[in-house]
Amino acid sequence: QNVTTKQRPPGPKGWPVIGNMYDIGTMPHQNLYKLRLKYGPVLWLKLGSVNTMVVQSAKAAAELFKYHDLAFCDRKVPDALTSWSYNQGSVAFGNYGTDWQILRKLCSAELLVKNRVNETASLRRKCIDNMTLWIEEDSKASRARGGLGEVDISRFLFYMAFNVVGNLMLSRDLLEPRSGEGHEFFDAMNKVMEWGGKPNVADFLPFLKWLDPMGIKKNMDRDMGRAMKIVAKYVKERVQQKKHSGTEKVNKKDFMDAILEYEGDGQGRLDKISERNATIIILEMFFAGSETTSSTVEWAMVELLRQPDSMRKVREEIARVIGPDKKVEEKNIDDLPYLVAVVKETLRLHPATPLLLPRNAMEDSNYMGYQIPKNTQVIVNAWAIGRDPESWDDPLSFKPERFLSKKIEYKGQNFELIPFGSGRRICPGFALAHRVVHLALASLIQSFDWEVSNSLTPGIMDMTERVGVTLRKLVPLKAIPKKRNTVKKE
Ligand code: HEM
Repeated sequence: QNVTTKQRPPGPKGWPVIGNMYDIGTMPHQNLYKLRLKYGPVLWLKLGSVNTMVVQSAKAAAELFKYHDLAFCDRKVPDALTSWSYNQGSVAFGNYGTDWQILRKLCSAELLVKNRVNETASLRRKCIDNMTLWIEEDSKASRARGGLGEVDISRFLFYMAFNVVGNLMLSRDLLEPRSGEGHEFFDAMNKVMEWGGKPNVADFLPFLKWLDPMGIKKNMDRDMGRAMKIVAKYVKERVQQKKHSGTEKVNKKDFMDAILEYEGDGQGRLDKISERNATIIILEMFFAGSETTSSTVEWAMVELLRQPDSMRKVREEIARVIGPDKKVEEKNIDDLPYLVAVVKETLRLHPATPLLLPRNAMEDSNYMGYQIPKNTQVIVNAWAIGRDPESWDDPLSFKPERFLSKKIEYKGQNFELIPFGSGRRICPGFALAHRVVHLALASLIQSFDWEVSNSLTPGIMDMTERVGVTLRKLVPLKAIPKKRNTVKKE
């Protein structure tokens, strides 16, 4: 190729072999954000031998998603996710093409179509009510042991989010704090997430892949195998049930039914979803939908505990709009503009996947005057875009008020706020996540007055981040719930 380096975006000079690996370090979203100051909003890096372009402003993201979405809508697949050929059959890591389009459409219909999502509101309500009950019991147990009644909120949020997915996919509550049911699955899932989130040398230096130098693939093979085996059993059971129910059509109950009943698109393309593919898609919804949702609610709670004034405003709004003896419901979300603003502000500062999911250039293209070759990895730093002073006043402060006067949504049209991504690969779960995050947060606030123990002071709470599959709080949030007795009936 006769492309000069001038035609590439600017970026720091790398080292031989490892390229710019040191520049991205262990907190890539933060380090890339710092490089923006020196190199501007579009950055070029060599991560080992992988050409990488990083997009870090709303304007550059708009250019990418509006005019180059198709060229960049393939995924770069981490080596770990090729375990058991997971990527072939995955919506999140599937290569762009006909099969992917069909799977994606099916998922979107189940997760985004308003009627389908409305039908399942009571399932989510149940999972959230269980969560508040468990929190209350856990706090009581702590006090009985002479403690302060402090609870690990993040743990119960994760159980809740996991059960929401479990109910939608399989019509099952998979986790209860005390019972063993579901824990094998939960454990395997967590391990898969751990291996999936670990930076892997094999991804940067593909010639080392066969060596699996960090042992990540080996561990992934074991734990992905465990997780798949469990879900495959659920799928098999359902297939058997369907056989026995003969030709009479059972009412479509959940996501698994929708997938197994798929009969082609009438155009002779993929005409059936295999049991294997069904297993992968269902598993993926747990990966994609549980920790993202629970860590968003956790960050929102942390921010509100740091800013008692904002917490008071949410509480007052709920009391005013919903009243003292009714529970917040999903249909009330639009009537609670301050709560909605708190969630937007949380997703601006703490997007669950700060670098979205890596894309891959399917062809050579010209982007903003730069020559971007085929197979370039494309990273969009949503975390940096949410902190960009060109888009936001006082970007580092948590100020939900900023959204009260401005109509900015996170549906992929306002490029300064893209925690769910944008374009053809936008998160298909965002309508579901939107509901669960608001409802869970409102319920935590409605059910309890929250205090932090003496060792923590509002305003100076620890905000250190931990990078994994999602961006979590390093130290899980603990707080003391004080039961409020105002909520009596539905
Ligand atoms: C607060 C919660 C969530 C956040 C912040 C989030 C964020 C994201 C982001 C940033 C992407 C990549 C988008 C892109 O490349 O442009 C994504 C993809 C995806 N998400 Fe979510 N997500 C959340 C919840 C969910 C839920 C609840 C589900 C389903 C149950 C889900 C399913 C998926 C799937 C299947 C993909 C892959 C889409 C594709 O590659 O075509 N997500 N999500």
